[in-house]
Amino acid sequence: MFKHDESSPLQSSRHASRRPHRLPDLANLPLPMRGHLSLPTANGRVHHPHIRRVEAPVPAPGALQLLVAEARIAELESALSEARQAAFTDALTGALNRRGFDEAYKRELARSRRNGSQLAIALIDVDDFKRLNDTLGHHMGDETLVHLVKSLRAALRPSDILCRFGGEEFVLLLPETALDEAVAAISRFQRQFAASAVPGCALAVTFSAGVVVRQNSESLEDVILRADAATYAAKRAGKNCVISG
Ligand SMILES: Nc1nc2c(ncn2[C@@H]2O[C@H](COP(=O)(O)OP(=O)(O)OP(=O)(O)O)[C@@H](O)[C@H]2O)c(=O)[nH]1
Repeated sequence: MFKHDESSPLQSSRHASRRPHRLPDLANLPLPMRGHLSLPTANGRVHHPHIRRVEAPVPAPGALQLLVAEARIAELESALSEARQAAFTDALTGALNRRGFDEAYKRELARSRRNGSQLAIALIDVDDFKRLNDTLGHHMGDETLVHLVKSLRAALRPSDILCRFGGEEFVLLLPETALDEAVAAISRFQRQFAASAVPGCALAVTFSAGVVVRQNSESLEDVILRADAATYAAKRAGKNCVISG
């Protein structure tokens, strides 16, 4: 650490340039300066003769180790949280992936049991997605999925949970929601979505949905099978509709 010393017996190089050079008398220098003196160079200039070294306060060794350890822990916690986020999230859309869904389902099932509340599940499947990909390209297909997720998020309650089950198929968990309420919510969104264009997409995009409410002691597999059967019925009924199971 260096600081300016006004009381230095040495002249600054600015002053030195106006006066004849004179080597400082080392014996008259304060002790801390003696080891750090710059002697004149070949062109006669003295570099930084007015600077002297002072010691910065050094933290106790234990305190320093604690600071380093705390910084490292914060770094690891942040990396862990990012890794968790990546492990539970679909990279394309930002919706939960299957693993994220399983976690969320366990949590919501426990809450539903605790509160005696209904847990509705909706399966959403984009219509004629293969044709969209084939006509407009895979990139437009990806953009459509991203837009669907964004629109669903904007339309749903913050407590609703959205998961990409695979391909163009999504599952929604609607906590504390009865069947008729869930059907009404998904139908409302369906009308909005079908009426609005996907940005940059020349084709109209619709989806079919199957909605169920979990029955007492029904396994996740069975709930999904019922929702899947309802979605299949919606496809058979001409697509762009919601069927409850
Ligand atoms: N762009 C894009 N396409 C995907 C992705 N995942 C799956 N697909 C495509 O989605 C298409 C799904 O096709 P199908 O299962 O026949 O379904 P569909 O064409 O929507 O037909 P219906 O369900 O009967 O309306 C396939 O062509 C898959 O390749 C993805 O992440 N991005």
